[in-house]
Amino acid sequence: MSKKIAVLPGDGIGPEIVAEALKVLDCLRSDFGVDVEIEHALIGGAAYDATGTPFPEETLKLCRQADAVLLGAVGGPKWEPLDYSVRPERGLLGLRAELELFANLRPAILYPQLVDASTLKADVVSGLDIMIIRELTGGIYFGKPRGVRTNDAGEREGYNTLVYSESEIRRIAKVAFDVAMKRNKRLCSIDKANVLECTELWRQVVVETHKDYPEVELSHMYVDNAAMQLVRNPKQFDVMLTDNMFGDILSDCAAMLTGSIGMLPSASMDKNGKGMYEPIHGSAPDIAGKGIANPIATILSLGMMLRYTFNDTVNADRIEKAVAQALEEDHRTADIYSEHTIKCSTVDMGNAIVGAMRGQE
Ligand SMILES: NC(=O)c1ccc[n+]([C@@H]2O[C@H](COP(=O)([O-])OP(=O)(O)OC[C@H]3O[C@@H](n4cnc5c(N)ncnc54)[C@H](O)[C@@H]3O)[C@@H](O)[C@H]2O)c1
Ligand SMILES: CC(C)[C@H](C(=O)O)[C@@H](O)C(=O)O
Ligand SMILES: [Mg+2]
Repeated sequence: MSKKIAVLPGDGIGPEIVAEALKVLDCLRSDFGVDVEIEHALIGGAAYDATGTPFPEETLKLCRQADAVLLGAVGGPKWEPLDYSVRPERGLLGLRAELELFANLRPAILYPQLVDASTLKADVVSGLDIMIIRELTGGIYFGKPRGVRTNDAGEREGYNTLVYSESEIRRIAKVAFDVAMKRNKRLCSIDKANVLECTELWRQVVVETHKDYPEVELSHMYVDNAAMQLVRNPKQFDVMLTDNMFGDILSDCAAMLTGSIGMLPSASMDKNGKGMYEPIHGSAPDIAGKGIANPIATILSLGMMLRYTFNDTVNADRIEKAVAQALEEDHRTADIYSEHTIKCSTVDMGNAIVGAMRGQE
């Protein structure tokens, strides 16, 4: 039976980059026998404009019925004056929460062809291959109480709550240890246990979980140091485990080591391996509509969908090889362009990747 993918292009560059990923999917269907059906739905600002909510019931229903979700990006200045509860980002956060996508995998891999595009020197960054595991449905993003209130002095104060239960920490720690076991058996847990009780508990629960994974070498690092170490000597890391907020920040930072934020895909999984797949970047309002966004993160997110939800390693490998070949042939969107390469549009990059796939056995 064919698999069903819910496609949510979203806002800004979302529709442009998703269109290129769908071209790749079409090629997999026509040339390599991948049996999937797709159905589109609205999310974010596009959904708000059409329906008055960034997270329509219909979208949630479709995503629940689908085997996997492919998302572009949400948000943009057009919707920023809106009340927080109806901001486009609520659509994305709502989906993550409703589908219980607690495990977010963000691989930061430097393609050898992009060593020059990295912000770091070749010897520090060549061969970089880090997996950031970010907790995605808890922490300060979702903790209650939250809001803006008037304090005793009569002024407004904003407040959010950083809270993690033991079970929430344990389940993401297990994911991280399992991933470490399949890689190089090295895990660094990132926290701020020197200041925050919540992340002190995080560290304790990670240490307890480690007892079931004695082969994994576990280390801990404070998040401020981790940010610094990422740009000083990133290859010291293999698997990094962290909470929702720290993972958001560290993954944008790691993206630049791979040449551009336009290179980093992600998988957000529930406990059964059902997932939503999206680039880690946003709707890039500054370049939206110009046809210059890098679609690679979205195309690689489709690859992660094949690998993790559909267990189709052959076609996941096919996508990754095609991306490498398009880069080898010097195709570059503006964000990764350097001298002696060919500057291309979003559509050109999609075409180059599809062309590389067709050229494969
Ligand atoms: N997952 C998501 O949907 C997601 C993620 C991050 C931010 N956002 C939202 O996107 C909006 C814009 O946020 P922002 O500007 O802080 O972050 P952003 O990631 O959208 O953009 C940051 C910078 O990176 C560049 N960039 C991003 N993706 C690119 C790509 N594929 N190719 C080339 N350049 C790219 C942009 O042009 C911009 O200069 C906000 O509303 C934010 O909330 C959404
Ligand atoms: C848009 C926003 C809610 C989102 C996050 O903070 O999780 C984004 O920055 C991301 O990294 O996916
Ligand atoms: Mg982010």
